[in-house]
Amino acid sequence: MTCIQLERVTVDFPVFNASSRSLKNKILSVSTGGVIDRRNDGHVIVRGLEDVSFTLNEGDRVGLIGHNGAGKTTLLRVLAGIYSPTDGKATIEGQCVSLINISLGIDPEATGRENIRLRAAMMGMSSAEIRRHYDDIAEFSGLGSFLDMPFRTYSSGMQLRLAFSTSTAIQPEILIMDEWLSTGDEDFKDRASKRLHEIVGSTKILILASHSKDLLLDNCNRVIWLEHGRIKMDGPADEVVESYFD
Ligand SMILES: Nc1ncnc2c1ncn2[C@@H]1O[C@H](COP(=O)(O)OP(=O)(O)OP(=O)(O)O)[C@@H](O)[C@H]1O
Repeated sequence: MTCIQLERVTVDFPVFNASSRSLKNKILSVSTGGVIDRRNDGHVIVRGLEDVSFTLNEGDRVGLIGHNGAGKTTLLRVLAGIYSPTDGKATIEGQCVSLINISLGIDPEATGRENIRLRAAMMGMSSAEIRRHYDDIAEFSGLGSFLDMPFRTYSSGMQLRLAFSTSTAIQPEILIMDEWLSTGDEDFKDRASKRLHEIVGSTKILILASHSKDLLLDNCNRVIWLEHGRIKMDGPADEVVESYFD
């Protein structure tokens, strides 16, 4: 069964070169960012997430909203297995694809073709799966002869094409994404958004971080609102979105 469970998850980032004199204002007067604090050993930390608990089951299409620095990316990274919690426990059951890390598995010196294989392998595809999907990935990227050039010679839109085509070649049980798809030219954006709709429709659990009301209401049935790394509200998409944008 596909399922995600977070139990009292906290993520701290130690900051070794921070000036502790600027730390007088521990009181949160602005809505931006996580809580800045000092640990017992004197180190400054930024608390990206604090005491976050929830369970996601099949059928949940969850949006994450919150101001800049509220903890959305940190939470996506915990769900994608990139960060482990400093405290608490995250259990992720199911095959998970994350579209948040465009550089995952990429070697800038290697060619596009080699990078398709590298990234696919990093995503957990077997050699047989990579062989099966390879032609589709190469074609969808539209990169033609550039596939034989080193990745470092690609423009940012071309890099995105390669990463996106590879990441979306398989239909994952859990899909984790944010809005990095906004780059790319019109032709690619259209094809990418069509493919995304297919994947979003068939994935068992979707987690999408976004500042866009429409994107959240179109794709999500549940929304979690983060503030200063904590859950402020978790409920039906329309209710949470309405409170947040109020
Ligand atoms: N590598 C890091 N080192 C130190 N602090 C970090 C690091 N990554 C994130 N943070 C802090 O953690 C908090 C949460 O950041 P996060 O990137 O999760 O926010 P966000 O909700 O995704 O913001 P945005 O909407 O601006 O993308 C912020 O206060 C940020 O300063």
